[in-house]
Amino acid sequence: MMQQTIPVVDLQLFLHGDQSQQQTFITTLGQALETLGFFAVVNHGVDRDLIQQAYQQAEAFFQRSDDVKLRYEDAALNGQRGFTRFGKEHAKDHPAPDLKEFWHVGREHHLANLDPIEIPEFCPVMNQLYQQLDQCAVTLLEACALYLGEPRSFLSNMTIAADSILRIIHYPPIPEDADPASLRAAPHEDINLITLLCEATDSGLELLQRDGTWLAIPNIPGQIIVDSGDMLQQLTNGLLKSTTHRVVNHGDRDRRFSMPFFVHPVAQTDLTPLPSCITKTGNEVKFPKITAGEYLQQRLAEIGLK
Ligand SMILES: O=C(O)CCC(=O)C(=O)O
Ligand SMILES: [Fe+2]
Repeated sequence: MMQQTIPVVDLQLFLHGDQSQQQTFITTLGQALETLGFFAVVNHGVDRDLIQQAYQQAEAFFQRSDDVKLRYEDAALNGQRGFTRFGKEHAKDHPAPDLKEFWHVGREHHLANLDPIEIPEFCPVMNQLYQQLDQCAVTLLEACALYLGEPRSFLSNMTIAADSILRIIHYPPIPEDADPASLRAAPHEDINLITLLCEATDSGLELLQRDGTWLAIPNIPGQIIVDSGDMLQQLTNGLLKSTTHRVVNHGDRDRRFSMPFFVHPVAQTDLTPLPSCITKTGNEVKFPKITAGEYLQQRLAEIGLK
């Protein structure tokens, strides 16, 4: 079996291991986010059959005609729910659009989700996956808070009832006439606290190392890939890194599906760098005072989703 290139942690050891196994989990996770901004998690508690069912639903939807798909693209929703067409989103400071189309599922009580009536099982499957990923994220954020020396629920509490987003992405076979500057996903950092990437249907994900070279993250069944985003970097004064990553075209003609779950804090969350993290990062405040809501609005405008 292919070897993972980033640290791997076992969530069951955090939940049910002895004290030293729990501590090892916390330290491995924290150090991975400090150095790489990425780790992989096994025994994550998200039903693997459900992940596969979600990919089947995704395939059923994305193979419909543009005519059908565009019924679920509502400009008034700013891309926060439903469909976003191929070639709309581009990475910050990268003018060529990404070679992908996607669908967003959010928390229902914030803003109603769209329901593609042509695919009756789509919503029930995606809603169930959303809940399981949300639960997994709570546990990972608990470990992260303990690593930072904060109360266990310090970070996870920020995400309760927040509008975390499940993004179901379809990267079609690379079109012959694609802009040569376009990648499946151009180099970018995630905006939110952490992202959970369900095992994708193909490889292609890479992270940018500090020496300027790209590290491929293999796609290994049973693993969820987790990365820290800009909001966690801002809150920890840069202690935990938001690492640049991309999805390369691979030169093949295959389609690829992936499902990142972007974990967000509620809008009023204060993301001013934590004093304990300022101390650990050389006593210099590197990020401004800002709330999560203000931060998100600035960033969505930069990637063409607002
Ligand atoms: O498709 C992937 O594996 C990663 C996608 C990603 O990084 C993103 O949508 O932010
Ligand atoms: Fe990303």
